[in-house]
Amino acid sequence: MKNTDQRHFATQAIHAGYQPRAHQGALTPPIYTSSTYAFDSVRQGGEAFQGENDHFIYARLGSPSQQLLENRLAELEQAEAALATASGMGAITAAIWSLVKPGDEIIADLSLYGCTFSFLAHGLKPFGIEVTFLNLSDPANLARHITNKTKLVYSETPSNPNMRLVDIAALADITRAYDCKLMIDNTYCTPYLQNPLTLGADLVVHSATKYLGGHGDLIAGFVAGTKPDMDHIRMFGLKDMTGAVISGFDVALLLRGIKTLHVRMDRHVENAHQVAAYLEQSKYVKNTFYPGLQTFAQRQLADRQMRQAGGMIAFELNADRAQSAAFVDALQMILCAVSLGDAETLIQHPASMTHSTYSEEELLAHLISPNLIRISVGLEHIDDIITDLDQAFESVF
Ligand SMILES: CSC/C=C(/NCc1c(COP(=O)(O)O)cnc(C)c1O)C(=O)O
Repeated sequence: MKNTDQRHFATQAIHAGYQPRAHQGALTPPIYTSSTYAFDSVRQGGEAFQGENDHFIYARLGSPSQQLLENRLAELEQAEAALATASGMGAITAAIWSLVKPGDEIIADLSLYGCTFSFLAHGLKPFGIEVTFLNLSDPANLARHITNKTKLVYSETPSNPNMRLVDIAALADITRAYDCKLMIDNTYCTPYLQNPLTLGADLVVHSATKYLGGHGDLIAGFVAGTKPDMDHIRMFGLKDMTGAVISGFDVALLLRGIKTLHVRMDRHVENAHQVAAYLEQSKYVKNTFYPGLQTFAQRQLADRQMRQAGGMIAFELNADRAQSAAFVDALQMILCAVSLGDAETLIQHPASMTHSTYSEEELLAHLISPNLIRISVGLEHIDDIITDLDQAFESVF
């Protein structure tokens, strides 16, 4: 038997960090909902607040089940440590508040999830933090612009919603020459398909709401990286700046979701390959953006950086905005809803929904087509997914 740090991803996702015999044989970890923890003495309490013992203090600082979840997430992202949060935005904001101060600059990729864009473009501005958006798909753009003021470089890859990639290793080669950290949002891939830290990133963040939970029944996030960075983000970015504490119930749901992540991702990918091929050959579709297609502009980088092509597709119809909306509305099984990574196939129009925080001009400047449609390919039988797409095309065009 391999020792624990050499076991395969699938096994670690199920077993890492938990021994039933240490919990009266309970197969699944106990759920901790306690808000606070009693001490034997003032001395023990004082030592806990100074970090001189490993006694739990208060749920905003962690719990035994949250610690198990964080250790398992760190294992899966091959990180020293991880911090679980109440949402993906909770992880992103707690981390960024901890890493920059007035006078610093952040360089971010052009295409980001709508609320991440809003936090960077508008939320940080009153605090004297300069944010520059560049097309980081070309690392030369970063090399030309980065200075000693740049303390954080941020990107998603693939990006939500338009599927653009950045070369993590190439960006890391540039940031490591400066006092600057590289932070990658790995939500679309999950640790099963891509590990940014092993490619040189300093921090990785996730909306665990998505594939990690996998069943549309929780909101959560996490950030992973070095232990010093995670301790700082926990004790400043989370404890004081955001309070984005994950609940004991969501910890339990997330531990359960992670157990099947590898199985679900394989099926998401299998279905997405077939949906992308179907869309690409359709006379109703103008462009299909999927890392698994031969026509994908960054296919070589995708093959190098991602273990599989993922479950997300973006596409544009040979139609105007009204007809594109009519197509989405004509779907009968596939649901028009935001979020992604669920068992259900979900479809939405970013310009009017998840990326409505961008103005019309900003959408174009950030390479997000106003007519783009995003689909999160689910776990239904592929024939039923294709049949639904087919009937919607026939009924609208
Ligand atoms: C109201 S739109 C629904 C949410 C969507 N995305 C979320 C998201 C977050 C933020 O994660 P939470 O805070 O857990 O939602 C961070 N990073 C990425 C790449 C994300 O996609 C969405 O449908 O694209």
